[in-house]
Amino acid sequence: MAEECSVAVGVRIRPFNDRERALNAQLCVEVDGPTTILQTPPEQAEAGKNKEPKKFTFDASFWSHDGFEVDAKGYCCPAPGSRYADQQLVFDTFGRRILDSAWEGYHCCLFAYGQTGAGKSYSMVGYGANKGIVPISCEEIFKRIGANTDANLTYEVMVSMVEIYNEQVQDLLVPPRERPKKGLEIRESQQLGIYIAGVSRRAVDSYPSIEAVVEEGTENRTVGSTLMNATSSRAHTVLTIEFKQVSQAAGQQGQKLSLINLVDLAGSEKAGQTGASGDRLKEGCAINKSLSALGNVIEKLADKAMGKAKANAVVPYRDSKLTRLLQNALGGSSKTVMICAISPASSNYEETLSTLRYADRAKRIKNTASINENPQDKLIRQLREENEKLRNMVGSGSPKEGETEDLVHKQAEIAALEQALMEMQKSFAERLSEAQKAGSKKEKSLDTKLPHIANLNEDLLLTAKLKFAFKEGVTRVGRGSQEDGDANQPEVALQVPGIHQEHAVVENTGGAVTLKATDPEAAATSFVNGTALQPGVAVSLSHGDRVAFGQCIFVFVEPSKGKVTELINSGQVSYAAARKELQQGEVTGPTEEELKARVVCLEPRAGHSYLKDSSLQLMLCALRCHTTKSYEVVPLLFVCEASRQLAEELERKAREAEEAKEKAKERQFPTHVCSGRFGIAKTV
Ligand SMILES: Nc1ncnc2c1ncn2[C@@H]1O[C@H](COP(=O)(O)OP(=O)(O)OP(=O)(O)O)[C@@H](O)[C@H]1O
Repeated sequence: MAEECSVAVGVRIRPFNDRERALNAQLCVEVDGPTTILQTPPEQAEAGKNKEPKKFTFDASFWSHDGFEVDAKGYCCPAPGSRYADQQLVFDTFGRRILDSAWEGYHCCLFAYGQTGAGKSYSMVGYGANKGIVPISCEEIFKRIGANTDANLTYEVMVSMVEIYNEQVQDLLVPPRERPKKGLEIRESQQLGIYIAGVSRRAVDSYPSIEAVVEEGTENRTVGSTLMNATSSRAHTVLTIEFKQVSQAAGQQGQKLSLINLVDLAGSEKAGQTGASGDRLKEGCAINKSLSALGNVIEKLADKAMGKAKANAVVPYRDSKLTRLLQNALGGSSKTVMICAISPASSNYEETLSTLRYADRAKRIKNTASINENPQDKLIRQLREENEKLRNMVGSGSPKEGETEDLVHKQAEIAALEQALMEMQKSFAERLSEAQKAGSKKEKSLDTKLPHIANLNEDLLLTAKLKFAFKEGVTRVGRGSQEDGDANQPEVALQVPGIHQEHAVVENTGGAVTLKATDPEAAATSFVNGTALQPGVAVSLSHGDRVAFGQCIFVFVEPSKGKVTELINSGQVSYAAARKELQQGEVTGPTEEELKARVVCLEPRAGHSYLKDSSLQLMLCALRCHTTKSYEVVPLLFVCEASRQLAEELERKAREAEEAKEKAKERQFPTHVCSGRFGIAKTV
């Protein structure tokens, strides 16, 4: 039975963040019932644009900007009489709907879209006591299963977790070193639809077991391997919960299968605006490629739904891994929800408008959802038949010229189908025991009873995800090689700039731990509590000490004195404080006046020649925050407008700067390039 249904869309507005508050950000969003209203900021109106507010109506518009209280557990709930939408309300509106559909046997997909820092992860995963849709849904699944009283009905739940990073699909339930180099292939079979060949599927039988799998996947995210400076926004993360209901009741034997896809997309801002270069730019382009492909798919599907495109027009799903994977969710047979996270600040007006337009298009998409009541036996039989057909195609004589590639492709398809068949024939009990073995193997590999360091990250979700233990004797810290199985790999291998091959050594003597840099250059980039190491001098480490190697910041943990979570949750240690401490320890940054004097070069872009004062403030603020030796590029997002007066002032300052240059020669500042949408300013 097929049912036509639209993609459900919700918008959520977060509170101002610290930076926006510091810059006296202007609120430019309002909600009225399910409608989101975007006010045109004065500078946009000045530029002659239509200043009428823009209104978009969705299934829900969540006001999470203000009006909340924080309870004793740290949970943000609505203050009496306020319209604040808390995590529970968002789950009740959309998460519950997804689970109800899964119970009926529909495939479902819920994804979060929005610019970096707009609140996608907050809605999907949540932070601390403010659990998001993913953990609440997992908990609810096992609550519902636990409430079942029908002895003939059993449930099987399996989880897989992948990320799409630089257009490669990576299995997050496999440690980075054990993954195939080019990631996993997305395949399509008549019977299985779109699937990821060879992806790990873990059987789970309780909330703690699913939580452990998600935790393991989160630890294995790309940020884990490229370390601390990458943030969660670099990759798209897809958690798939395979939910099967098996009925043994007489006359009703059969099963319903639902795939629940929960997708946290990468930040949607454009790479060009962030001033990124090198690997970051490559990531940015890959994110852009998949997100713009997603935009094209949404546009085409919306056009089809509105009769603007022909019903048989090709939808460009194959343009990126992300759209291929979401093929069923968009325009397919799945029940789909999209949550768009937006910033409330007028400085993000353009991005917010683009997100709202995206969302407006997505709500027009029509899917044809159908219940998946395919008995396993039938599916296995059909898969065998599909495989047989493929074999016959491959087997008929030697390939003709030009057919070799096709043959290789078909053989890969056969192998993938055979693997899928083998997987399908395993019993759930077998899978559970395999999953338990995988879990215990992991526990053994991480000995946190030993003194260790755990990473600190701007993103709390990624904090303490990377730990290195110090056994009795010497542990080497150094630049890890990219090659697998390198026997000379240091125990603490950090693949980030500024780390030497042999950077430092940590010595554990009966529980007393010291750190020593191997040469003067390494000493200058190794810090304990913000102070650089002295060449050849060993420093004792104590519980809670911050240890930094280049850009990687860790906290030292003595298990006999407490856990890393206690240090973080109590506020004793934080990324922000550690970063600040480091900046003070490094070459002191220039003052605002000095910085202003150093903004000397403006490259006007067509129609938008000059920076506006607020943009300059923002830029100076960003420069100051980032003026450390370790930053090469200042990531900056701002929209600036014409201001002749300011440009004249800048030119004057440039002249003054030239004069001051000679005087300032004794102090060397790093060169930064800040790129905004309309102007580029350099410091010298
Ligand atoms: N509804 C909300 N209520 C309170 N705080 C929020 C809300 N939404 C987001 N935040 C806060 O805003 C910050 C950024 O949110 P979040 O990490 O979810 O952004 P994101 O869109 O996932 O970013 P990224 O693309 O980098 O992963 C976090 O500190 C988060 O706690």
